[in-house]
This record gives sequence, C-alpha cells and structure tokens, in this order.
Amino acid sequence: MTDLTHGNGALGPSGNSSGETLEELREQVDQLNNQLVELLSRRGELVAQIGRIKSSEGGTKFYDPKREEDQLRLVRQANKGPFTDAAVSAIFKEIFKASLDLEETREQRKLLVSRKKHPEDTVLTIGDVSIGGQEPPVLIAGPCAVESEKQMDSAAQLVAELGGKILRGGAYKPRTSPYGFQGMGVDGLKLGRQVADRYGLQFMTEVMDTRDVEVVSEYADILQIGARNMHNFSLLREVGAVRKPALLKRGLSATMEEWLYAAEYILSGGNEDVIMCERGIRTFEKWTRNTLDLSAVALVKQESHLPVVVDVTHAAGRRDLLLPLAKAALAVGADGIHVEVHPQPATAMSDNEQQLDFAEFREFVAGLNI
Ligand SMILES: C=C(O[C@@H]1C=C(C(=O)O)C=C[C@H]1O)C(=O)O
Repeated sequence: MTDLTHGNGALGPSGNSSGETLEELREQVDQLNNQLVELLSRRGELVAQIGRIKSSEGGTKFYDPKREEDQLRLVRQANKGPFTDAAVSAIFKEIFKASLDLEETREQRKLLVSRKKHPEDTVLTIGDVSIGGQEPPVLIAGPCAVESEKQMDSAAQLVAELGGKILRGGAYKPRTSPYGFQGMGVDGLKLGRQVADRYGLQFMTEVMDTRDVEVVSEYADILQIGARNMHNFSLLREVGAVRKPALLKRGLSATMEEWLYAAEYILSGGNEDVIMCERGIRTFEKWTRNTLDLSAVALVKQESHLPVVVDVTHAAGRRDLLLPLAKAALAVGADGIHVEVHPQPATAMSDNEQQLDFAEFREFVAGLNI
C-alpha cells in the first residue's frame, strides 16, 4: 500500500489543499484501481499455482486458516492508515475467499451425488433386488412398526405374494411423544430379519441413533434414515462408514439442496449405496398431512444419479390419495414406491390413520400395476 501511494509517485499530495479538481482526483483513483486489479490478478495466479501444488500432493483441503491469520497479522502491521485495521482485514478476508475459489477447481467442487460427477444412473443391487436406472419400479411395503411375529409374518406373506421386494418395519420409532410406543428394539430387528428371510424379502428398518448403526446393520439389508434425522450429521457420517445401503428420507422442511447434501455426507464417507426418498414436505395446506413434492422427484433424478423412491403413506397422510400419488410418482420417474400396510391398522401401535389394511393394499397394488 505504501509503495503504491507514495513509492511510484502515482499520487501527489492528497486533498483539496493540492488544488486538484474532483475530476483529477477521480482520474487518480481510476489509475489506482487499475493497478489494484493488476496486483490482484498477479496474486490470483500465484494462489492458483499454490492450489495446483496442493492438488499434486494429493490434498483436497485448500483452506488454511493459520496461513490466512498469519497474513492478516502482517497486513495489520503494514497498515499505516487511513483505513482501520478492521477495514483492511475485512478486505483481505474477501481476497482470501475469492482466492480459495480459484484453488478449488470446478472439478473438485462437484458433489459425489451429482450427475456432473457421475453421469450414469446408479443401480443398487440389494440381494436379488435392483433399484434405479432402467429397472422396473420396486415396491417397499410393510407395517409402520414391528409389533409381533404374527403381525410381521402376515404382512410379509402378503407383500411377497403381491410382488413386493422389500419389507419395512420399524424397530426404533421416532415418536412425537416420548410416551408413545418407541418400538421393540433389537427384538424387533430379529423378528424383521427372520420374517423377511422366510418370504425371500429384503428387510429395511430405521436407524435413529449413531449407537445403533452397528446392530441395525447386523439385521437389516437397508438402513432407513427418517425425515427427522435427515439433518443429524453424526448419524449420516456413521451410516457413511458402513457398507449397507441407506434410504434417506427428505426432511420435513428440507430443501432439495439440503437433502442432496445430506446424501453427500453418506457418499463422502464411502457408502455409495443411497436411495433418496421423498415423503412430502410441510406446507400451509391442512387437508393433507404433508404435500408431496413431485418436482423434487423429477429434479433430484435430473441432478443426481441416485435412485429416488416416494413414500406415499407419509406424503399425504390419508389413504384415499395413496394410489393417485403413487401413479403420479411413477409418472415423474420414481424408482420405487414405499407404502405402509398392517393387518389391523385400527389397532396398530403407530400411524393408525395411514396404514392400509390387507384388502386396501391388494387394491392399491392392483391399481398400481407394477
Ligand atoms: C493460497 C493459499 O490457500 C488459501 C488461500 C490463501 C490466500 O489467498 O492467501 C491463504 C490460505 C489458504 O486458505 C495458501 O495456502 O497459501
């Protein structure tokens, strides 16, 4: 700074005392701007070179807060005013931010979930089930919660008979009230596994707690991450560290970007087998429990290579809309439908309003024609 203002004589004595006109002063400011831009460009070239060295050494983290802090200290020492140290620091922080963008090339900034990184559809193979790409849509069905051997056995038998491939059933239930049925825990996991095996189905169940990821992985074929846990980054990381497919429900009020970033947590941990599940979002509408966001299904399929399924049960929260919504979901490209079915929904320990009984489920599957 001192060099620029005094060293090369670009500026004469400042202020009106010099007798310079407004135009003359502005002319000098314009010249200085040009010099500043030239210096910034030279600085940018150097930073880009530093970025290339970091990449060639295998680095993926370009941000170096200590290096930035050291520079800020030197800059403050060099500052002779009239700008305050705080003002000069703020300007340099902006320069560091813009410089970081130069270091991280576009290629490196592409997300693992993105089609830009991975243009082909991801097709997951789970046992004898394939999901995604050109595969026919998959039916995921079962009770909301695992409640008993009898309940699970009858539901699984029907799901298998009607062509369902994946049996669902919660052993750990995220209930609004702490006094609501919380699930059977490990006993529920064991029951789900046994019954799924009995009918040649894959078993999907929710994992709510990082401490349960190991035990749930032991019994389940697919780990479900519920809408309320989509923002639970510790859980996402934990699921990213195991080698079990995960079904990631969209959070109640999550944007598509937040939902994709949540999936990125899992993929970046090394677990590439993620199924996205749209389950309705919270809106002002009261006649449905949630609003099914079909544009999210179509758009996430465009933006990402991951399979997308639609949970029609939670999307609307009412039985009369399940079939039309499921048809619409398939029409916009969903890779599967998720629906809850229970032998006696009226006495179910959770979600009585939404689960289909067996007759309704038969009708639903017949209407869906998958
Ligand atoms: C250029 C570097 O990388 C980043 C950008 C910096 C800058 O613009 O000065 C400083 C530290 C890093 O956050 C570096 O590490 O030197």
